[in-house]
Amino acid sequence: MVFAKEDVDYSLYLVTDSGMLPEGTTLCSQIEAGLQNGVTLVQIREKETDTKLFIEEALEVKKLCTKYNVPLIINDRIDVAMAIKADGVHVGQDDMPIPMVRNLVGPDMIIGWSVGKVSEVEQLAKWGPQLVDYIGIGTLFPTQTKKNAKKIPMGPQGAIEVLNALESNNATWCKTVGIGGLHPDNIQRVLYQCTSTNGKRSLDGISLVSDIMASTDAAGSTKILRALIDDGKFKFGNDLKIGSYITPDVQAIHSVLEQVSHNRPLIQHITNKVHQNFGANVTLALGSSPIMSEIESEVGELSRIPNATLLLNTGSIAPVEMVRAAIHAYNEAQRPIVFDPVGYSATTTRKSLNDSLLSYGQFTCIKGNSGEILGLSGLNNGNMKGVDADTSHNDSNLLAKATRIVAFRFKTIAVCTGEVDYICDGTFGGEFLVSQGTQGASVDSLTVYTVQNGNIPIMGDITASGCSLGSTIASLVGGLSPEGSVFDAIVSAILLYKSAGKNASLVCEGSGSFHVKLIDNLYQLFHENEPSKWSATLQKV
Ligand SMILES: Cc1ncc(COP(=O)(O)OP(=O)(O)O)c(N)n1
Ligand SMILES: Cc1ncsc1CCOP(=O)(O)O
Ligand SMILES: [Mg+2]
Repeated sequence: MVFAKEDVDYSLYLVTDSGMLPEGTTLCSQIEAGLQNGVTLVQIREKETDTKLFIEEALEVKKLCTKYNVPLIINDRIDVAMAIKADGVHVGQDDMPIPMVRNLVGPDMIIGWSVGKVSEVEQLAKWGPQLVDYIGIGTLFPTQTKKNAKKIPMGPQGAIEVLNALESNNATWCKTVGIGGLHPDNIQRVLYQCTSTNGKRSLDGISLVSDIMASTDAAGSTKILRALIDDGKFKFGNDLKIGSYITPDVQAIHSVLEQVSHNRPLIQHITNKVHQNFGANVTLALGSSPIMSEIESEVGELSRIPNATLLLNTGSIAPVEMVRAAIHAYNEAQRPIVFDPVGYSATTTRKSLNDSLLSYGQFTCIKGNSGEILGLSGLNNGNMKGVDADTSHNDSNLLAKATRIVAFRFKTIAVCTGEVDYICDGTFGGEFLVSQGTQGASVDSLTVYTVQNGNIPIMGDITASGCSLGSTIASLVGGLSPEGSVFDAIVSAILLYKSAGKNASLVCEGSGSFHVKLIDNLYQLFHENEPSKWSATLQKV
């Protein structure tokens, strides 16, 4: 044993598979390319190789790892690990039980275990620090590499549950890597999103096979991965400012509206049928251009239009592959996505659809009514009834708490709508550092703001009024110039929408004219741009 366990760097953990080597490469050439460019830990995982050849290869790889001062782990084969004096072994739930492995390998060898469930964390915590040194958390995303993968991909939210369980069981010694379907397009998001709710823990690294082993340029692929890990910042939107904790003043709101008037953002709506026409008119009233496109082949092009922004409302969903392509495109173009999980947890179908979309990307803002935000936070103890707001939930402490949890869990700006709107910024400026958590900031430390303007019950008498707040948020966020503040834009959108709603309610003759007056008032307040006259007010909780 050459490595002190505390010195092991888990940040970029390469697991091998010689079944996928591109022509002209070898197991050793791919591993060396990785080691030269930032791989910090190597696992030999060769499922089809006979013992004799396995040992020969392992000895070659050991020489390489020694040369680059990187520990070597052997998958499954405890006998091989002991025979070649590797630095550690990795076993899964169906392999040799951990206490037996420890008995065989002695106290100094690193032992890694595959974990996907809270009960497995409870088990390793009971064993104590002498048994498991690190866990591979997965499978995170679908992978072609692991044949017969039994588990449904857990996504970042599943990994967060495992991290929370490590914290609640005081398994502080146990390091963590995420594994399964990790590639340059998702590793920053995974490292950013996967933090424990107490803020103390994040993943210690990522582990992957195909991105390096199957690469025709393993050196280049490793460099990309290394740079993404070291960069430490998830980029929400080209030069947008994310994570401002200063309450916007009238001047800041005025500036947001000026930027939107100037930039006239394109707002792609993937939204329910009921909302389409109303949402398009609200968007136009706010000097922005709506496009109600659900065409998969054009999402890439649309997302690259300057100021393009996606409003994703899951009320009646477009083909799921199209929606995923849109999420991917807007994340890749670093353009904002406003997510409106309509009826989240009203049915198991809606819950699993929304959960799968949430695991697929990073969202700038998640906006929902009280039932949806309570559902997303896990505080509702059951299902919503239908898709409308559950008005029995007007306990302000509970709603503020749910908004904080959603903001923190999804690293987003969460908005919970109702008679009072709650807003909470859990983005931490997009920053992440392996192993550092949110540097102590916990879910409870997040500030919640409320927007109030008295009760406007007629809002509930027209259809898609909540969905159109989504259009308003998307227009104001999308219209920001570089350096514009996303938080200010979201607050401005809510103040504007509530003020327009109040004005409209005072002059309408019923729900029909309210609908028209709401659009009129949005148009007038937006173009007049005098937020000091707006009736809605912002307060810190
Ligand atoms: C780092 C890491 N995490 C998980 C695994 C998977 O191990 P296991 O579940 O035993 O599956 P196989 O790899 O043996 O197919 C791993 N190998 N490495
Ligand atoms: C070994 C293993 N365990 C869970 S997923 C996986 C394979 C990961 O491979 P890839 O990085 O190519 O998705
Ligand atoms: Mg195994």
